[in-house]
Amino acid sequence: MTRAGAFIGCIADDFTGATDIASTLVRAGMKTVQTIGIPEADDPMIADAEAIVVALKSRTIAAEEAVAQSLAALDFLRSAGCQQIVFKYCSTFDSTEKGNIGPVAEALAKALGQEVTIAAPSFPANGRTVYNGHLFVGHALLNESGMQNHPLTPMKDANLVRVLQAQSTGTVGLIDLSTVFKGAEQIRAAIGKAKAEGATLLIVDAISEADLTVIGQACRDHVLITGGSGIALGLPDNFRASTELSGADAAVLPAVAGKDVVLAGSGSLRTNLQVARWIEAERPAYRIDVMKLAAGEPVAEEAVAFFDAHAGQTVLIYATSPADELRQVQAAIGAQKAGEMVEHALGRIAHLLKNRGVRRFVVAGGETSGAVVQALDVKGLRIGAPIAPGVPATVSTGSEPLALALKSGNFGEADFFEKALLALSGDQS
Ligand SMILES: Nc1ncnc2c1ncn2[C@@H]1O[C@H](COP(=O)(O)OP(=O)(O)O)[C@@H](O)[C@H]1O
Ligand SMILES: O=C(O)[C@@H](O)C(=O)COP(=O)(O)O
Repeated sequence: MTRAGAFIGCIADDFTGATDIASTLVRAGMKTVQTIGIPEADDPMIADAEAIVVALKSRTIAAEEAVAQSLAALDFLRSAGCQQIVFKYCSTFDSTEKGNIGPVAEALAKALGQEVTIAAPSFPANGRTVYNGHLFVGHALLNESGMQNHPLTPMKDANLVRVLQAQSTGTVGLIDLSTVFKGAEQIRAAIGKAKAEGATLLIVDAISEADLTVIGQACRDHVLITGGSGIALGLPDNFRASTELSGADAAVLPAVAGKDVVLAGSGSLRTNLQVARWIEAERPAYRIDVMKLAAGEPVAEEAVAFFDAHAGQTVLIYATSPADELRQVQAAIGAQKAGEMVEHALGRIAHLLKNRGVRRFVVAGGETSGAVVQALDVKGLRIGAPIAPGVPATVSTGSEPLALALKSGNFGEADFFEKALLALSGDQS
């Protein structure tokens, strides 16, 4: 089969979000490469990719900068031949009053000439559903789900039409579930009607994977789609109708030998649970003391000394703390500064451990994963089978491969770290 390039191109606003949507595309049979930032147009790592996901770290930066980076990613994806673009953001719609979901979606839509663009964050496999424009996490409204305490993007309103409107210059509307239930043709008609009435962005309800698949079918001709990873469920089928895709072979990865480590920088409830489980099992764990970091003490060196002292065992190094402790630290240092210090420390620790022969990294937290992957000088990731919904095994591209599991803070069951270590070792039992 000869072809002009990849079919689907995604722009993800954080690194774990990127692996999340890449995992969906691989599950649907598309050979997928995730690039860390924007590579050269002719980079060999994308040579045989059917889908490309550009991982940016643009979720919490200034809106103008997020727009500029996203437009540069768009240029790259178009030069790589991508026919359909997906802007991937968080299934809990992580953003601030200024953005960056609205500004980036509007800038991409303008560049692509897409007059009305859907926004579908729903991710049912991880309990994120949207009904009447309101986002639920499990049974709780977004603003009562723990996300109201997020260190960088506290989500205090579950009404996504209102949240997106506050960040957008155009008009935000809603395609509700009763329309979604009527199927692709009715969804298309409702989008057309909303467009005629002046809407430019449309939150789309979805409570199941079947809903997302039908929304994907309805948006077959949209050159731009925005949403969580679930919105990619139905997209490969639109291409499969006219071309052959890799299918099950898309998930095959090479084995990576070497030492392993778990690094956790997420403050999310789920990561707190996973860290607690590790400690309860009396496995070695080093806690990063943020106040010591702020005082300029050599915390990274201490963490590495702890690693050395536990040779032969897998070590967890974590900054994860419960919401009340996090608030105290943030009040003392400032949320932004504390976050940056922790990310920098975990990145530096990862780099030092790589020099000590660590080749398999399990990382918890989106921003944290971004910092770690950059510190490890990883340029691209090949995406393998899922370890948990939204978290695939990955292996870095290039001559010195590393195995990585990059976990969004709130993903995975309590035993995720153990499962991920097994998966990265090549043992899928
Ligand atoms: N103990 C802590 N005190 C202050 N900030 C912290 C602490 N632990 C983690 N952080 C910061 O919180 C942020 C968590 O974001 P992220 O890694 O994206 O996790 P998640 O995926 O849960 O959102 C990061 O910037 C991280 O450095
Ligand atoms: O869509 C999702 O929920 C994830 O892919 C994601 O982006 C989560 O963000 P972090 O929790 O910051 O990793």
